[in-house]
This record gives sequence, C-alpha cells and structure tokens, in this order.
Amino acid sequence: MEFKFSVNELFKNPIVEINHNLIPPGFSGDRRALWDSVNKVSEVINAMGEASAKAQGLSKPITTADRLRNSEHRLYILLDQQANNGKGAVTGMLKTGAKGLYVFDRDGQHYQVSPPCVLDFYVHDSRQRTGLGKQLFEHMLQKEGIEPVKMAIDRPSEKLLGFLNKHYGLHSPVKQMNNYVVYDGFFSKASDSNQHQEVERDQSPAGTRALKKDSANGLQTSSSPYGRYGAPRPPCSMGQIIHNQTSTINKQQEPSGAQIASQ
Ligand SMILES: CC(=O)SCCNC(=O)CCNC(=O)[C@H](O)C(C)(C)COP(=O)(O)OP(=O)(O)OC[C@H]1O[C@@H](n2cnc3c(N)ncnc32)[C@H](O)[C@@H]1OP(=O)(O)O
Repeated sequence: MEFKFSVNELFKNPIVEINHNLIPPGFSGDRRALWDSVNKVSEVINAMGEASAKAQGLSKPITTADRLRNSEHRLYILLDQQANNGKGAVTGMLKTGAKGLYVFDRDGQHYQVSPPCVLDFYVHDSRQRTGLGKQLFEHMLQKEGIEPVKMAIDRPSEKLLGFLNKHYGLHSPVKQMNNYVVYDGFFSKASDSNQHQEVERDQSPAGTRALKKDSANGLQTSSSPYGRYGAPRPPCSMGQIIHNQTSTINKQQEPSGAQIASQ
C-alpha cells in the first residue's frame, strides 16, 4: 500500500513496532514534526486496518489509530523499502496483545488465562502467499519471546488457519465459544515446557485455592489443597460463559474481531 508521503522517512526499519503513543521508533524532531509523524502513522494504521477488515469481510475495522491509542496492544508494520520510487510501501501489519479469557480444553476443563493473542493480521492482497506473513509473524514471535502454540487467535480466517498449519504445524484448533481458537499445546503444563511457574491465590471467598500460572500465556489451573474449601465443586458452565464475556468486554478497550463480525 502506497502513501503520498515517504514511508521510508517515517519508518526507518523494514519492520517497526507501534504502540499506544503512535510515535514511530527512532523519531527525533520538534513538536511540529512529532505531530506530523503521528498523523502519518495514524493514516497508515487506518488504511491498513480498513484493508484488513475488507479482506476478512468485517463490517468495521478491528484496527484503527484511535483504538490502538487506547490500548496496550502492539502493532507490527512491515514495509517494502524498495517500492514506490524509493518512498516505500506498507505491505503488512500484525496486531497482538494480552486478553483476559476463559478457555476450554478438549475435555471441557476450563482455564482462566491472559495469553498473548493474535488480534489482527493482514498482508496486502497483492503480496499474499509470498512469505511476507511468515517474515512478520517470526519477527513478532522473536520480539515477544513466545511460541505460536501459546497464543490465542481471535476469530482466525481460513487463510490464517492454513498459515499456522503450514508454518508451525498447528492443526485441529480447539474452537472457543468466544470465537478465539487455541491449539492443544496451549494447555500443556508449564513444567512440560520448562517454563517458569508462579503460584497465585485466586479470588475465591476463602482465598485458599492455589492457582498455578504459566508465565508464557498466563495459564492457570486450579488445585484444591485441603479442608472444607478443598472439596471439589461442580463447574457451572453457564456462569463461566457469562463471566468470560464480561471479562473480555471489561478488559478490552476495543471490540474484537468476533464482536465486530457479529454486529
Ligand atoms: C486473527 C486474525 O487476524 S484473522 C484474519 C487473518 N487475515 C486475513 O485472513 C486477511 C487476508 N489474508 C492475509 O492477509 C494473509 O494471507 C495472511 C496474513 C493470513 C498470511 O500472510 P501471507 O503473506 O499470505 O503468508 P505466507 O506467504 O507467509 O504463507 C502462505 C501460507 O498462508 C496460507 N494462506 C495464505 N493465503 C491463503 C489463501 N488465499 N488461501 C489459503 N491459504 C492461504 C497458506 O497456508 C499459505 O501457504 P501456501 O501458499 O503454500 O498454500
């Protein structure tokens, strides 16, 4: 995607990360230059967000400059620095961020998690299936220090499911009622993957149930230690579902792909 201004002047590297301040990395200049750069970054984000929504058949963009400004999300932007007579072109974007979710594994066991999520991913229509998506995704994995299997994916398209299968061997997604998708390895215990575990107290009335938290994706499994609070309690699926929706909406400053799709 080309712009009237030079994206090479705005973004100094082939992949840049933008956060809520919308300031291009490495920016230097006075107040006026800052204002100008933020406006240009906003224009890029809005144009790519719209193109992504169109490609996914959504009625509204998931990604806009305003929404990014009001979130803790990260947006990776991919450039082709040779294109547009040296001014450069934007060829892809990938948005990630943590979400508070309840997810179910194949056995119906539920987990309270705050995993890093793939929220919006788009490669320009003219450049798809040429490896750019993999390049951008790999960059993100390396920057965030995460494995794809530990991420939750917000309402993945068939193309993204194919992408994850091809490049990361992820198959048989566990589809969630909130339209997120996770894979079996998501639920593996922290000890299986040699990852650091923290033990936290949950918010139960007695505060006695220990929650083991996997630092990679915030996976928490509950265990019942002893005493009367140690007695197993039957799960209330409806309560979990309602709670899930509530927690997702509360934690999000912006609607997810699933919410936009249902509008
Ligand atoms: C959480 C979300 O964001 S869900 C929405 C995901 N985004 C979209 O669906 C928007 C339209 N699609 C795209 O923007 C891109 O295709 C992406 C981002 C999904 C992948 O980026 P690409 O640059 O195409 O990926 P890359 O070239 O690295 O890998 C190609 C693989 O992705 C999958 N893929 C990409 N495009 C397609 C397609 N049209 N049909 C089926 N599979 C596809 C395939 O596995 C493909 O491998 P193949 O060509 O050997 O079959």
